[in-house]
Amino acid sequence: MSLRVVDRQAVSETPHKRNPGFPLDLDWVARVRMNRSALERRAGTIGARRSVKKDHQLAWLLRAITMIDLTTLNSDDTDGRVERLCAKARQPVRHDILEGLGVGHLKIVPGAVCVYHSFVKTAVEALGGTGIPVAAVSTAFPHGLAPVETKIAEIEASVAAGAREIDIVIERGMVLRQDWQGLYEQVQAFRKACGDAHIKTILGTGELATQANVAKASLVCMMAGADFIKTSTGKEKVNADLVTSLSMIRMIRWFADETGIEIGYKPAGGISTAKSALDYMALMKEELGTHWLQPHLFRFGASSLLTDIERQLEHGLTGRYSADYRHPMV
Ligand SMILES: O=C[C@H](O)COP(=O)(O)O
Repeated sequence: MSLRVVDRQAVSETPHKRNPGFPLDLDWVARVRMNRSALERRAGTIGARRSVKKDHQLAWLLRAITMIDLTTLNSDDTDGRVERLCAKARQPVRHDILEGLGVGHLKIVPGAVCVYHSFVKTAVEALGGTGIPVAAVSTAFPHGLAPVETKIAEIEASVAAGAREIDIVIERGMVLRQDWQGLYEQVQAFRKACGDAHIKTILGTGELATQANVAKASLVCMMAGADFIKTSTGKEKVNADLVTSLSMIRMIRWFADETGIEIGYKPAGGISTAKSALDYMALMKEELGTHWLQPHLFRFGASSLLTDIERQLEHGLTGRYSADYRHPMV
């Protein structure tokens, strides 16, 4: 079987120009329009048509693993749970499955391990020598409601502890008030505090009321220097979905057309099946091209997706489904 999957070595050699940030352009923000029913119609076609041919699905699923931010964000997280998650990140798929698929020689690891600030040090130590980055959710995750100085101090502490990626949350109220200046200044300050660590801006899309708000907030975050725009914390009532994804990735496309800068996309929250992962990847492929399906431009924020992908890979190999407990996460 020929499997074109992205390994970390290949990815680290991919040249990528980081978003330098741009002045806030309120005229551009005002020009943004989104037609919800058109978005729904378009999103409804994903998955109905078979964008990924059956015999390519296993390759796509292996690629999906390289783009997962393997996540634990629970209030009862412990060092032990984070260490177990990191052990899973080191070997995300059982070796016998990889061998059986003929890809035992490939280094397949997730895009990052994503934890609360308190567990950054534990994760950095547990992932030592793997090259897998630790992502921290900072800035008063998941609500984002704390004094800006407190949020900046949290980012700085996460970076000092070794996080190479910071997932910040925006204040949804700023979007609902259309306070684009305030949002821009805050994200710009967060980006500065991140330094060399990459910044993903979580919009909390399920709380932004309209697709136009989602699109405008996406644009303002990109102008302020976001490396990624991310849908959700996983804690909102409505998390990632294909309609909202379409709004966001069309803004990524528009931003790339205008500035030449490629911004990453991270749907997060509630993505737990291999089938849904393939739908998101098909959407990316159709809207932005396969070039965007690399870990520096696309991530899934997901706590349980890997379990289902591993089961599907085993099914592809043996024709049988195994129980979840044979693919333990944490
Ligand atoms: O950012 C990641 C999300 O918190 C994960 O959400 P999930 O547990 O629904 O996969």
